[in-house]
This record gives sequence, C-alpha cells and structure tokens, in this order.
Amino acid sequence: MTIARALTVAGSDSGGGAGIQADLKTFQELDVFGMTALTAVTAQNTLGVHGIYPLTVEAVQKQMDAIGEDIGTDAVKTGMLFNSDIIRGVAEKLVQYKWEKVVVDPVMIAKGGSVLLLEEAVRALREVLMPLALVITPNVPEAELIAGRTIRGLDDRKEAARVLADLGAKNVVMKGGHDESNPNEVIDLLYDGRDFYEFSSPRQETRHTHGTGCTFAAAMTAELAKGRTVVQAVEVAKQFIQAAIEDTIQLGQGHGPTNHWAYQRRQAVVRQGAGR
Ligand SMILES: Nc1ncnc2c1ncn2[C@@H]1O[C@H](COP(=O)(O)OP(=O)(O)O)[C@@H](O)[C@H]1O
Ligand SMILES: Cc1ncc(COP(=O)(O)O)c(N)n1
Repeated sequence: MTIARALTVAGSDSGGGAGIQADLKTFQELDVFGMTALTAVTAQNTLGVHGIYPLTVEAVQKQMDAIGEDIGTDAVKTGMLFNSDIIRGVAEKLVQYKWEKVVVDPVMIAKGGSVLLLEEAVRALREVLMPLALVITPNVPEAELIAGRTIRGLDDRKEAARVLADLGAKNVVMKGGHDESNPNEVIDLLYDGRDFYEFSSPRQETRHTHGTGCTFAAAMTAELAKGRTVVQAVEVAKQFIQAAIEDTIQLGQGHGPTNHWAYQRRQAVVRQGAGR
C-alpha cells in the first residue's frame, strides 16, 4: 500500500487546536501520514498565548534532515516560523531536499493578538521563503503586511494577490475570514498567476475559529501530497474547514478549536446513504 506523506514545519499549540497539532489531526483525517519539524513550543489555550519558546535553527534543521535522509515526504507545510534565522534555515532544507510541493502559511499573529512572527522576519519570509512556495495562504491582515497595501474588499484582494505572486509564490490563496466587506459569505480567493478562482461558503457566526488557518493549509498540503491539483486541494480544504467550523465542539472559555472529525464523519454519512 502506498501512503502519501506530509511534513509540517510549525509551532506546537499545547491547546491542540492550531499549529502542529491541528496539522497532524488534519493529515490523519485525510489519510496522509503526518510528520513534524517543531519550530517553537507555545503554552497556549483558547484564552491566548501564555509563553513562546523557540527552538534553535540547528534543532529545526536536524528534524528536517531526519525526514529528508530517511522517510522523505510528498508535500511540506510551513506554519509558525517565529524568526528570520528559522525561516532561512527552513528554506535551506527545502532547497537541499528539493521539496517543491511547499505550502507556506505565513502565520504572524494569533487570534488573541500574540506575535507568532517577529517583525524582523517579514523580510526573510518575503525574500527567502515565498519564492520556494507552490502555494502561500495568507489571511487578509497577513496579505496586507506582506504586500504593503491596504485591502478593503475583493478587488483589493485581487490586486494584493498579484503583488504576492510577483514576489515568487506560484499560487496565492487569500483566505476571506477577515474580509468584513462581506457579512454573509467567506470567499477564499485563489490566484495561480493567470486566473482567479473564488471558493465561497456561508459565513458562520462563531468565535470558535482557533486554528482555522492552520487546518485549511494542512488540508491543502494533504491533498497535494496525494497528487491532487492546487484547485482540487483548495476545494477539499474549503469543505474540510467549513465542516470543522459548522460542527462546533465546545472546549475552553475563549476562542475554541474547530472539529477536525467533522469532514470525515460527513463523508461516512454520504457513503452510508449511497449504500456503500
Ligand atoms: N466565520 C467563518 N465562517 C466560515 N468560514 C470561515 C470563517 N472564518 C474563517 N473561515 C474559513 O477558515 C479558513 C481560515 O480563514 P481566515 O480566518 O481568513 O484565516 P486565519 O485563520 O489564518 O486568520 C478559510 O478557509 C475561511 O474561509
Ligand atoms: C503554534 C501556533 N501556530 C499557529 C497559530 C495560528 O492559529 P490561528 O489559526 O488561530 O490564527 C497558533 N495560534 N499557534
């Protein structure tokens, strides 16, 4: 049996809703063998980030070597990278192992406002990592910062996506959760350097959105690892995160995690309904 493999290079969220934990849960649910290279440990729960403990570049690179020299991977996702040294170290390994299916989720600020990427690291993200990305998945505030322009609505998002593609990312998926110009739907916008594609879903009234960005990018990475196209990967990721947000689980007192089981449980119901 051939198993698709995916590696996530990201931070740990002790609360289990975002970061490495969200990525592994998502890989598992999408039938992909998940592996990790940890960049930082965070003490975090639904109320916020209470401590950040970055690893050394050596520790991050050694983990990537351990995968590269033995198991290998079909796709890589990057999440919280915290500082420019880690970004450069990760980029070096992506090149060394010729990992090309790379999904860069440019994690910058946690939902509660804590800084997960130092300001000094934005330049390295732009100049060193983005040119290696098959896909970059910024939310609107991240896209504003990287592209250096204000975004209000879909037309601005398209212009910013063009700027991000010019910086070297082959595909840009600008997620729409923060685009308040549209109160009824959330449109995730894909730009492949030529065409725009819009992926829409109803906007859910919920505060349980901790880890939505990580989960979405991890689902894309899993699908790319299985050999799907970028458009197919966005389609599945959108369905995965929609189910995870809709089928709420109530945990913690703040911004709770999403439901990583929901997508597969819905698929199982569809299979049962079809008598399979
Ligand atoms: N209120 C919501 N209702 C439905 N989908 C949402 C909502 N908020 C976010 N999403 C989806 O979750 C994913 C992450 O979106 P976003 O909030 O923009 O990014 P991030 O979590 O990185 O801040 C996207 O696929 C988006 O469509
Ligand atoms: C370790 C880690 N990585 C990423 C996020 C971003 O998560 P969110 O989707 O809530 O912005 C986080 N809160 N913690």
